[in-house]
Amino acid sequence: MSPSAALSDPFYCGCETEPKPGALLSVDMALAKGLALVEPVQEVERMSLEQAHGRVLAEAVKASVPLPLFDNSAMDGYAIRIADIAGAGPWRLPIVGRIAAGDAGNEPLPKGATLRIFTGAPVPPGCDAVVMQEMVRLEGDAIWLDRRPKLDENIRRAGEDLAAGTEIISAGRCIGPRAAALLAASGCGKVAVRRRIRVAFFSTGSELRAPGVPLSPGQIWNSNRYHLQGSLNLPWIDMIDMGAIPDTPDLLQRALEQASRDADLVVTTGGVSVGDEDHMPAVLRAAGADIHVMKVAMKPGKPLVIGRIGTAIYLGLPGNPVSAFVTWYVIGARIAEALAGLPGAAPSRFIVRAGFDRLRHPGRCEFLPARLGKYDGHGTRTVEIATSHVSHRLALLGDADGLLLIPAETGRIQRGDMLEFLPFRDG
Ligand SMILES: Nc1nc2c(c(=O)[nH]1)N[C@H]1C(S)=C(S)[C@@H](COP(=O)(O)OP(=O)(O)OC[C@H]3O[C@@H](n4cnc5c(N)ncnc54)[C@H](O)[C@@H]3O)O[C@H]1N2
Ligand code: MOO
Repeated sequence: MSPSAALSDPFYCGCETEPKPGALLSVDMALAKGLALVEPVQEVERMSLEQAHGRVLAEAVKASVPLPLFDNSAMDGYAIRIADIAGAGPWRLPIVGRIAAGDAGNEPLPKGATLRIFTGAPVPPGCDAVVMQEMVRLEGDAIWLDRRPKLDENIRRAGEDLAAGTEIISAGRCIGPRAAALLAASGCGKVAVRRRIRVAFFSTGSELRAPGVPLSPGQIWNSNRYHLQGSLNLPWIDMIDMGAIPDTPDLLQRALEQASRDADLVVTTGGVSVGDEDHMPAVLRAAGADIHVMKVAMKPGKPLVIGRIGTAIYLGLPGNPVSAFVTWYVIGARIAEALAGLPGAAPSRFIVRAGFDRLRHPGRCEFLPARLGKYDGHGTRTVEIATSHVSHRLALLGDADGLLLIPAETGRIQRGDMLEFLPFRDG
């Protein structure tokens, strides 16, 4: 994927200055540099549609048949030929047959008669209207009709939804419920999908223990591992969960080298800042990594590393749990999507109005956990934030409706200002 494609839907977060040595990269530039490293997986697997839910389609699919497949009735009623009811009504038509869904429906309609027909049943040749049963009066084996139906009334004509040969789903689309229904309706029982991408991940930190394990003083329960398990739990991803590795350079290097051999994408959390116990930059150098991004003009999420180790892309997320979440959400997920062959689309966003006043230092754009408030009477909702010091505050993130984007150059936000909001779709 070219960087320009990645930038087709940028964040306009205001930090898009040219990078100077040592300066922070804008979010869009960091993303573009990450996407420039991506070569989407090429291997293709063929499987039944049943097994392919949520996978990435490798080839476009064309309809081999028209949809609907044949002319059929949209209602339970009576099939007629309009030319048979000449002059002024009411008209009496004897019922000469019955066609239900699943019948071949090729019996001809004698002149001046009608056929009982049900929703989905084929409309026999020569019939050009179906009259709803509520619109007729039944008398013995005949119906009385008061109104002349319109041509094609209640008939779903073959091909009116889709002509045979039309591309129904393009390559790179995720087979979600809508795509699956369309493929199935078109008779496509087998599909070609890209292989799953392999994502290896581990948390760094000697303080980390698994949730539920008793803690000694100074220790905490690992949350980033579980955030990533949840984020990577997708049909197009094979997860390689390597757990937590203590802040010991040898162990980190071994884990990194193993991960880069096994995976297309390696994700770590923590150890990417400047402290003596932040070993990842040195470990990456020792493992022969090419580093393309080191620091990004975003808050939270400044210490974000993107690079390559052998054939794998490396993504070093900051250790603070909200920083790890935001950097994955805004940048990491899009790199993973691009690797899988999905067209990387920015998280959806819409305009909200600030429900608060705030002065801030311009420089980094912010992605802040925020809650939506009331509608303002013009279809726009207000938004509230608790604070901008969010990087460790998982409870704020847990309670948020989405992330509020504050552009880098903004120094003052006044109640009522329009801002962009990235809504969460899940927990
Ligand atoms: N002198 C400076 N110090 C820091 C800077 C800086 O620019 N200069 N940047 C700060 C920012 S911003 C961030 S974000 C953090 C990022 O640090 P690291 O990526 O090196 O992360 P750690 O130091 O390993 O951990 C930070 C924090 O997060 C906790 N943590 C780590 N992993 C997990 C996990 N899996 N589950 C739950 N919590 C985790 C860890 O205990 C620390 O509290 O650096 C600032 N410092
Ligand atoms: O990524 Mo740090 O995110 O600003 O706390």
